[in-house]
Amino acid sequence: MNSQEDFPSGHTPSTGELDLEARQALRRVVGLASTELEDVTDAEYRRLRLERVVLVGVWTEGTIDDAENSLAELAQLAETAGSEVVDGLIQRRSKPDAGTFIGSGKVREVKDTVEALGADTVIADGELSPGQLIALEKAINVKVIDRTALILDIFAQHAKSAEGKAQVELAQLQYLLPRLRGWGDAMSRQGGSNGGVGLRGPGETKLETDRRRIRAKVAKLRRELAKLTVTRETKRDSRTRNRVPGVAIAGYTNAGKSSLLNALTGAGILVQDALFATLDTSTRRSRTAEGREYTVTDTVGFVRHLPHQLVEAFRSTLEEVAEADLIVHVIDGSHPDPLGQAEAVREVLAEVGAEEIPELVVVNKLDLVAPDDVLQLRSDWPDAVFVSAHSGEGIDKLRAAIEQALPQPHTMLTVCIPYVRGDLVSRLRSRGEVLSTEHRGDGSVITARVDDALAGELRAFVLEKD
Ligand SMILES: Nc1nc2c(ncn2[C@@H]2O[C@H](COP(=O)(O)OP(=O)(O)OP(=O)(O)O)[C@@H](O)[C@H]2O)c(=O)[nH]1
Repeated sequence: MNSQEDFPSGHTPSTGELDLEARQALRRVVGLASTELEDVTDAEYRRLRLERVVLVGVWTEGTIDDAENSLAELAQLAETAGSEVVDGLIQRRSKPDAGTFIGSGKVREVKDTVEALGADTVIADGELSPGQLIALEKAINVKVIDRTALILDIFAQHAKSAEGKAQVELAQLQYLLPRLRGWGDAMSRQGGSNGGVGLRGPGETKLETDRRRIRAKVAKLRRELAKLTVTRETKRDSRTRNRVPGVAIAGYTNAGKSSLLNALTGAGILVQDALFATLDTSTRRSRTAEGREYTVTDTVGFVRHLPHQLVEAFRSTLEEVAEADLIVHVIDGSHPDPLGQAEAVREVLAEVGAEEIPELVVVNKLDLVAPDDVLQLRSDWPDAVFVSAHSGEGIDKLRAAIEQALPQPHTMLTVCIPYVRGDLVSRLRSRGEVLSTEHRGDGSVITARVDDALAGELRAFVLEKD
């Protein structure tokens, strides 16, 4: 069976139609972890994985602490991808070197470090141009990848649903396209324009063929994703029709979003000490103390410099956040740079048009924060709710704060709902606060407190309104 045709019914889309060199180039560019890119055996796959890694960063602005935090995060990302980080080097420069990202002296130092520690991979803390990548690889003589490729790789490992996989693959191919040029020369030399019967036009170079195939694949993935987006919108529409208020949990990766969703709703979602454990959103229903229903949705984690290809590919997932009534922005209080992380999250929120939605800041992992640091956090976020998803501290307060921030049922109405409109009665029960119900010949007479949206829907049945 052709895996291309299986998609999106569950099988991972494969780039099987790309020929060997292109697949090798792709595998190299995306950091080797996408088994689907090639039919590698498990043993080969493990051998190919990133292993002993040296990190290199360029410190252009901010304090040395900022540069170190950024490199520490890169180390965490590399470990999430399954590598062992053996060293990290930072160079102070006004801007990255146009040719090799770091200056020539630092290149030699990295090469010496790589040789001394037996490393096999260098990861640059930034996005390298195709030329920089090739020049660095040539100079250091081991595989070089950049931050973007690493994040794409982690996403590829964690994507579970057909939609998530297609979104990641689309992002990977878009990252690959402009980078094919570097390999193109080598590939043209090796393969020339022979072969590929029926697949390439006369005189077309191999590079052009590969590009054309990748573009075709990108177009196909876009079509598949558009179909999946329609399904998602239909689901969302039915939710909107029922107008249950929605809360979206957003936050930097590893801040504790899934843990909070679990603590709030007892959902039993997977929690991992890994970056980007959640790529597929999960929605759970919850109720306020008065019994009104609302939904809570966990979203993909954000990260500084989230590759734009991923923001683009995950737009439909991220747009769910833009439709929420409230964003619960979870911050990891135990992280050395919570303000920087919060800023990165706000940037992504703005990019998906969610900046106007009311935000409730939640500082999590209180159990890990020293008392002095708690004081600092409280002065940084005076309106935040402080919780520990682990110990449960503050969760009741958080629930109350969420309920307070949801659209409030401040309109008192008495309506007469015909018996055929059972749907409206159940909506009133789940969304409003029903104070009394009486049955009479033409329908149920209900007195309730409702929010503005529900009041609008019930307009035709109102007997009395405050
Ligand atoms: N000590 C402590 N650890 C926590 C707390 N909340 C979450 N964690 C841990 O932090 C890690 C990340 O938690 P998740 O809930 O998976 O975080 P997330 O934000 O959903 O992560 P991504 O899906 O990667 O974006 C896990 O190891 C959790 O056990 C907390 O209140 N205290």
